[in-house]
Amino acid sequence: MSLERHGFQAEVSRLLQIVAHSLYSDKSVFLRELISNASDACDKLRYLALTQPELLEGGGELAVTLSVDKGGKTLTIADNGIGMNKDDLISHLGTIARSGSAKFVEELESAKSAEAKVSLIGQFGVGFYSAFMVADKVTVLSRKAGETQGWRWISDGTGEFTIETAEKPQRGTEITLHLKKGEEEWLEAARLEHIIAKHSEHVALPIHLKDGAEEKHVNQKAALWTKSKSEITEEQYRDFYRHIAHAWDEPWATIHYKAEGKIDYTALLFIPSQRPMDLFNPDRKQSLKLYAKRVFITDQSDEILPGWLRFVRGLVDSEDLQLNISREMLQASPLLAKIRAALVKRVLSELGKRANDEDKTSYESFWGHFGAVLKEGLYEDPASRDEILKLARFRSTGSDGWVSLADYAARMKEGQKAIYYIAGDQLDALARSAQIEGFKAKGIEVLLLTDPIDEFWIPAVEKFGEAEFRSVTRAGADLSEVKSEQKTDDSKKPVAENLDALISFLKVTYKDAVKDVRVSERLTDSACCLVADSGDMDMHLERLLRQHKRLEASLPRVLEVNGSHPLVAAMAKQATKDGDWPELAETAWLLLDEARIQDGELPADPAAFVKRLNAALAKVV
Ligand SMILES: Nc1ncnc2c1ncn2[C@@H]1O[C@H](COP(=O)(O)OP(=O)(O)OP(=O)(O)O)[C@@H](O)[C@H]1O
Repeated sequence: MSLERHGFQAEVSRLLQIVAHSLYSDKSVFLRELISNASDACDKLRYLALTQPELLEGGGELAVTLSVDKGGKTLTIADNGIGMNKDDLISHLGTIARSGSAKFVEELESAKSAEAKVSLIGQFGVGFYSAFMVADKVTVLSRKAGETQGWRWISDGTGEFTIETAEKPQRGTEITLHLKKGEEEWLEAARLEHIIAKHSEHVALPIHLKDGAEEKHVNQKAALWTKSKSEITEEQYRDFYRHIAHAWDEPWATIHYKAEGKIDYTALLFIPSQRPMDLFNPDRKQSLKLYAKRVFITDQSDEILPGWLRFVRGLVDSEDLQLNISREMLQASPLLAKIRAALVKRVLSELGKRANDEDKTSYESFWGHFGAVLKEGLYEDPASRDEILKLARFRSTGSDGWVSLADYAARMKEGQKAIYYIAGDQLDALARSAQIEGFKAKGIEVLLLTDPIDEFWIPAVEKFGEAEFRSVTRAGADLSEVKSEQKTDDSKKPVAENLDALISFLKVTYKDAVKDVRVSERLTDSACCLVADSGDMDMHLERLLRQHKRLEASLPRVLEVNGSHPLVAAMAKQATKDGDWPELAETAWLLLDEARIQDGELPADPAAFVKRLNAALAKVV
């Protein structure tokens, strides 16, 4: 086949530009990335060969071989794993399949400092493309196991790559880096050996290093997780985490244990310290690796951990699993169900320990990254609910930091029976919202919930201890039952007279635009606010459902008016006069739109709103 030219996916081109002008001070990461890919390729082949032994034609121990050519200034990383055919090369080395990549590249381009860029790269990982940190040309020669045709992929990392057929007697992949000027250190065998020893020592596969006629075996090859904890240093754990998770950050937690007895398995789990970009992508799979007697089985099984622990990385190696277990068998495996339940318990117990650390900042940073995912468990997994509720942290009106439900319960006022919350998109807007004014004035703490999942777990959980969760946007929240703090009673403002007349007038004017009009108990500063009637859906949930087209029209709300507000008082006075008050009706509509705006919504009829507002302003200018 003659040479074919292909353009990189736009994101890849942009990413390569940044990678090529290396922003990463520790460039040796390219070696770890390419060795991890080579080792994954061997793992995949080993597993497939359990049922298709013919894929191993030509035999040979699965291994990674690094060779340096000082004259040609190249470093080659070769493996005899699964290999890639033409389509694989085009899709795997020409695009980024992960979603969120466009957003990632955009953020990367707009990041100001080198540190910010490095941190973003850390969250995303650039895998194979990190080769262009040290090379100005990369050649990939590959032959897929079970196929006879080899392929050569070449790129200088500036927008295009070429593909052509090539001779390759053995299956597997050879990646040759034509090193940039100034990157000659990657031709020094001693330097490479040192880096491999540091970062890839426990790759469970032999790594050979060839320098001219000399060939050396440079790693220990013992699967790290089979060693006992006391033999493993923190650095070795970290390097192994980076290798297995293709991660660039430090592990926030490392959980390593062997279970013996009814079921025998070893787990080595890591919780990252940074949030990956695609954590909320619905297609994101749980990515724990499953091994059976040290043989890689899959990293695509949702059976090993529930979705709400999808941020956990690492592996599980079971002595009792069949080596040739299929995906379907995994789904139905009672053994795996038991392992899964045990892993969930272990992770929750580790989180429980960390949550009780004296220094709260570390746990809070974990919660900030992964709390929204963990809360999905409140909804999905009733068995873990109590544990997760203890681990949950919230923003609240009671303090600037994070609070636990136990903190909240300890601060509840006399007569307060519920845990009050308000849900919305933005923390600042919630903290300032009219609906919570009365709660603030009475010193009642309100949880400020900004994760979309909050609307779903609350109805499922209902209570913490004896206290039920209650949205302040429902009119039922009864402030009069809670004993007031002294200061607010003293400063209580007088309530306007003739409110009844105004309320009747407003009801007649609004007709079906609202469900009811009531005098508010909760408002102290704002003139009015919209709330949901006690049995109705929470307002934020309704908005979410409308955004996702699960609900067509909005439900009518209750308008609460503040009897102590000067505008309401003036309107009440007007409402007692004889006549049909067309101006009062205009003000009434403005009042209702005001409540909608305060809630982050548009006026019902923006053009009419502007007209009314201008007419009112014209009178005072
Ligand atoms: N040596 C190899 N042998 C076979 N396939 C490979 C090899 N190197 C890369 N690939 C294929 O190319 C894909 C992309 O690799 P890349 O390193 O960019 O990302 P990744 O390994 O999927 O994820 P990460 O960014 O987390 O490293 C791999 O998923 C794999 O399918």
